Amino acid sequence: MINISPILESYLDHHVDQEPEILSRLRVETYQCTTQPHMISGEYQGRLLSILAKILSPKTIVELGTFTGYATLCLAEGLPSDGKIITIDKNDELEYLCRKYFDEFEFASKIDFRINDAREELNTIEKNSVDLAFIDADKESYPYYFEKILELLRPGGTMLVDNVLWYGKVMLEEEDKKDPSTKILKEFNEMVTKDERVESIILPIRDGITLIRKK
Ligand SMILES: C[S@@+](CC[C@H](N)C(=O)[O-])C[C@H]1O[C@@H](n2cnc3c(N)ncnc32)[C@H](O)[C@@H]1O
Repeated sequence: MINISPILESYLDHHVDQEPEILSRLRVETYQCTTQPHMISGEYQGRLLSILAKILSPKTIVELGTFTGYATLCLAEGLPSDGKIITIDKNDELEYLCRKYFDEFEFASKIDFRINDAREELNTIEKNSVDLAFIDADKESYPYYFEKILELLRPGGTMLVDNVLWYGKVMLEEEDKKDPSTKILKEFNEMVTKDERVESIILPIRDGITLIRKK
């Protein structure tokens, strides 16, 4: 997470809608039952995903990197009655936890949870059929995911990419020599900014989210 002033952070946290009760419970259980709970989306980011999904009202959402399903449920809040979210994670160890909360969610039937490597699973999704995508899996594959999701998005579709500021390391000169993820994310950010097939902007929220629109 990038450093913002604690006063600003506290102010922002006090001026955002509260997460639904199911999500508070999922957050607590994620911290109790997983070894890397920090991977869960924060409450503030979750409310951003929810409001964007509600504004866009996407019929088809794709999420790469389910983890415990927190962001899945936030995005699903914005699905119309005939909408669906396909969420993909290669790790089956947390499937029980995801399913427990997905089954409790009022629109459980709209969640298509797939356990597979995202690189492989993306090949099963129809081109130009996706309205909104959230990329939040392995950073090394971001350039691949970007290209693949661009094919799957309909023109005018939206892509959100998480962790693009990578704790602020992408802005530092020497960091890319120490850490492969920093190098990839630095190159990824340059690549997206220059890509004429999309319009994009980095939102400095938490660890940085790029908001991308396919032209
Ligand atoms: C940062 S967590 C996702 C957090 C989640 N989106 C949220 O907001 O709470 C990243 C997840 O990506 C998954 N992942 C990593 N590499 C993957 C791959 N190649 N295919 C599918 N999932 C992958 C990991 O198992 C992990 O659960």
